[in-house]
Amino acid sequence: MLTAKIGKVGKVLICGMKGVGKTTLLEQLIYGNVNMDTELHPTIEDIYVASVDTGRGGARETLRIYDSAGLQGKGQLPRHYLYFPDGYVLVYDPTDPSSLDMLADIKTDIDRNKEKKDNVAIIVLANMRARNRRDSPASPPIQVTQPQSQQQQPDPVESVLNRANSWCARERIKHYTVNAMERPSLYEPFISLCARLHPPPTKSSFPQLRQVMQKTQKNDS
Ligand SMILES: Nc1nc2c(ncn2[C@@H]2O[C@H](COP(=O)(O)OP(=O)(O)OP(=O)(O)O)[C@@H](O)[C@H]2O)c(=O)[nH]1
Repeated sequence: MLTAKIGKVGKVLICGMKGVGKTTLLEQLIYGNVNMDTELHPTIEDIYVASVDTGRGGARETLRIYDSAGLQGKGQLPRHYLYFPDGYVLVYDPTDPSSLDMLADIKTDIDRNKEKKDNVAIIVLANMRARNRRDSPASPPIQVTQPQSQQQQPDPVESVLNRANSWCARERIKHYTVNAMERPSLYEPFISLCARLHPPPTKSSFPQLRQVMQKTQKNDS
């Protein structure tokens, strides 16, 4: 008799403003085939399945990742996205502060519907978009020396990242800076999200209960 056990599949939705790089991140994470010249089209909806090694004794866990259409205007997710996911990956582009503001709206929406599904895991990714080589020549042809008052202006990307850090700390969600062009930068957020969605089975401290559980497992197999 075939007794293969199918483990729980973690369902994750990746969402955020239109064009922040959601599909690029997923294509890079799963296939590793994205470069500066890759052309991607706006998403309607796609599903990716990832088999993740969370480093717990070699067993692999499965994530089903739903890539959603980027949002515009008010950050309101289509209603069905509030019910099925076990986890959310919220993505923004630190060069566009409004893409971070939108995540706050999305998070509020998720929280409002939490009673329908408890224990939802959320992470936030800042996609540090490496600029296209065509956009940024190695050394600009004309060097402009800025007046001192301008030099002291805080870096706008840095201040968006700081704002994101404070918001994530308040909301108790993990904030990662990643770069869609650097695959290794994507591993940690997805591995830790996967580990949260697949917690190790808890060992009972009651020996009798443990024996009953072991017996049941034997009978199942
Ligand atoms: N240079 C550069 N381009 C990027 C990066 N990430 C995304 N892009 C480009 O930005 C555009 C939009 O990227 P997508 O991954 O399609 O963005 P998305 O958030 O999935 O877009 P929607 O599906 O429309 O919401 C594409 O042309 C990508 O090639 C990056 O890190 N660097």
